[in-house]
Amino acid sequence: MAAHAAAVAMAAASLCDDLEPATVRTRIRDILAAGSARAGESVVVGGWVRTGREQGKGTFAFLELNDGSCATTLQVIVDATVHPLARLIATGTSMLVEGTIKEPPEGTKQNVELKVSRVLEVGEVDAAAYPLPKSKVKLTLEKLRDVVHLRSRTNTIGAVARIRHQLACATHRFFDEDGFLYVHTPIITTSDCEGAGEMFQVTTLFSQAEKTEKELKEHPAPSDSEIEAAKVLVKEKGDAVAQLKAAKASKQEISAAVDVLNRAKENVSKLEERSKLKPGIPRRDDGSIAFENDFFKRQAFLTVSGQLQVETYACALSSVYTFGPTFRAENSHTSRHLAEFWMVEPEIAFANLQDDMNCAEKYVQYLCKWLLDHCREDMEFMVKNYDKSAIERLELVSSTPFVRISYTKAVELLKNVTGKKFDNKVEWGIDLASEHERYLTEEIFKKPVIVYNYPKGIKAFYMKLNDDDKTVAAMDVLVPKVGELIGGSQREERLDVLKQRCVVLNLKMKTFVYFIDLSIQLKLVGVNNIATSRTLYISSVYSVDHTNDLLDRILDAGLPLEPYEWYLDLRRFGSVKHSGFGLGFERMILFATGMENIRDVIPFPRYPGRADL
Ligand SMILES: NC(=O)C[C@H](N)C(=O)O
Repeated sequence: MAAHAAAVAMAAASLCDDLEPATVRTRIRDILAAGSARAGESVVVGGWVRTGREQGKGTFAFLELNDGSCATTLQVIVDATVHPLARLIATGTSMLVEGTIKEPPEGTKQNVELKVSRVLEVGEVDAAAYPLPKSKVKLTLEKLRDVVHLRSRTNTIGAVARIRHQLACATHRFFDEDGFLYVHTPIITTSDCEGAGEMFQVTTLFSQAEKTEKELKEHPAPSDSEIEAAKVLVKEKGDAVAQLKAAKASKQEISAAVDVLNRAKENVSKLEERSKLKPGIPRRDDGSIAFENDFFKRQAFLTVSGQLQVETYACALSSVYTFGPTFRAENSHTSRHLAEFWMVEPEIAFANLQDDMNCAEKYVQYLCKWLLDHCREDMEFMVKNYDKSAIERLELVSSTPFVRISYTKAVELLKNVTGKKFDNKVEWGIDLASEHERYLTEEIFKKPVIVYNYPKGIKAFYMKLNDDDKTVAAMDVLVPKVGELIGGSQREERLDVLKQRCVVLNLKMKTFVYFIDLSIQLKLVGVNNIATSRTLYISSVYSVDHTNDLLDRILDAGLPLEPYEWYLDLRRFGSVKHSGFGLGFERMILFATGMENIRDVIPFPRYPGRADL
């Protein structure tokens, strides 16, 4: 059997013997980690020159090579006899070299270095044109955002990328160890989870319209008289066939005439089809956009959260999470907001708010501990260059229980603050501003704080209403440096309460579930055209002030509302208490690294006015 497998492998290998042999490259991290234990070994190393300088009157060069596997560079020595040195020393030059690992001379700070015997490949750089200067002359992080395609070659972005990767690994590890399943929720969605009306639309209507307009310019739509003429031709060709049949003409003659007739008929259909083409975005009779002509035959958006969809899996597989990009079309220019960011969203069946908080606390602590264990070098880089207390913070958070305080008590504490004047007034009912959140965690408690039971008026419709009828079972985890890191809640699992809550909520809270009932009611009273019944609805049920974008969008678009029924079905059939939260992944990186701007902890930041690459 083994001999057979070997023969198959050999035959398979010989099938691709025209390919260049695979590259066996040793990572710089592994060389540095082994230190002098690997001295004398011959290896192939690849990387980009961070700094290079000729020495010994141009007889050799020292190159600091980095391959991204770790923060530290490997010192590489190349003799002028091996390769022209001027072509190797520019910052940014890439190379694949073969050489021997050597212990450096006594008294130097390197642990090992590489003496190059052969330069296998080089990607040269014109130093005068290269946008990233030598590492001593640093570009600001802000300037680096203008060269987002090259900034990954800097120490900072490299360190952040490794930390980000480790946090992603830790996330999957944590949930897997705890029996959670990773569920891929859709990026394109037709539900607005947060109801904040901050969704990016997904549509092909514009490109379709452009195409049609171009088409119409080149080949204008047929006029009525052209269509009429084509119809006359069909009549003539039909008559011709009839005549041939009457004259008992040969089969061939008749079938040739039938072909001509069919072509004339096809031509009429084509012309009629084309005559319907109109420039611009398709609209209905009432002027609203005809989304039924769009790609999905309805309005679709980029998701703001995977929560609603992941709830469907939680209500079947009990412990699940989703981790993916989310999008918010918020015109926010702060250092804490992105239009595209990643969220980790666990959702747990048979879990109440306490269980939710326990999970959140355990998860954040796990992430902190993981970084301490797996990212020491990069964290030390952060401490040296960005935030002296970054490691201390991780140590503190990973080992200290989080404070848990109700919103009501938190507001009382903030109201009694005397030493500081807040820009935003504190009173029961407000959504805590970032300054309040940070004051709680940084000044009052000096550790992570979980605020729970928020006023129902400021939270989303899906959160469980508490018995006091004033608050919902929501919780936010606040951490030093960042403020809100996590937002979550116990979900409203009672069908009647969920419906009720949607109805009594100010419509600004986007109570789409209620709209379904509305549509059913309107149908019952014989109103079928939802778009035209909107005014009737608004004036009869609510004052006009209560209109909102979503209502406008859904009703104006005449969308089929039934698809939203699925969320209620989870409550109709085998409803179960369940809870979940969302952790802003980039906020976690800000918290861990101490970096100031969220645009520097995501590889390709998207924010108002910018979507490079
Ligand atoms: N899964 C969650 O609870 C997160 C929440 N949907 C949010 O986007 O803030």
